[in-house]
Amino acid sequence: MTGMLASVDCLDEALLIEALDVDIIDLKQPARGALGALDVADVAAIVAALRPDTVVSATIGDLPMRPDLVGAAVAGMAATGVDYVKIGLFPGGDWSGSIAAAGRFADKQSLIAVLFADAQPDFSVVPLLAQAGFRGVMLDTMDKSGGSLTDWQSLERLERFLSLAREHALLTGLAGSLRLADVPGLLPLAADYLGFRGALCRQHNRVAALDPARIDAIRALFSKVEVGGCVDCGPA
Ligand SMILES: O=C[C@H](O)COP(=O)(O)O
Repeated sequence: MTGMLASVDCLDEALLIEALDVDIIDLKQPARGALGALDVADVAAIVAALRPDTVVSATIGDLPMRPDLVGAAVAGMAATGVDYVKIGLFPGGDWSGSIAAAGRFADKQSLIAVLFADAQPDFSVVPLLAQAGFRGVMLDTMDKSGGSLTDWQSLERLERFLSLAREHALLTGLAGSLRLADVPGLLPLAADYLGFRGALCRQHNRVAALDPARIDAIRALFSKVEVGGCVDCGPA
């Protein structure tokens, strides 16, 4: 079963998503970038206000690949009580040092690496993530005005990514300006989760407020596709 991840930027949004029974609440500040971080104190306060069984992730921000910055940011986010810390692997810089710096927290904190589909990432990093103790890997997009995940990666290449990650026992996620129309095509790939922000917001604007009707529409689509195939998925 593929789960649904919804990115939120404050406690009110987190409580709304929790009430709608979405599988993973992802704490981030979209106004600060693709993986813009919320302040650590705000993340800790949101985690404390949610039900103990609510699954929560948080991003460390759009950081350059510098081991000192990545290590410090993971340390801060790991102390908040989130279930997963998401670390963007942005182009350039010291990937292996940054992966190792994050990996030092892998015993105590589940780490998810984020590769950027619009940067055409080299999937050969996937085994290195597993060796460093990461719990999962996902694809997202850096440039939120440049099209969705499926504009950047073919279904065949997404399948290759997912199967490589599974070979290494990593959780898998797909995101990147996903639209309602992307969901029926992506669910059969059976990633562990699909992630959304823009598609859940008014006017598909990821820095605008959440729109409960859009959240419901996407959530309903998951159920339709999961139960025996997508025979009535609405407009694609
Ligand atoms: O982790 C998922 C992201 O927040 C997706 O954001 P987006 O749908 O605006 O690209």
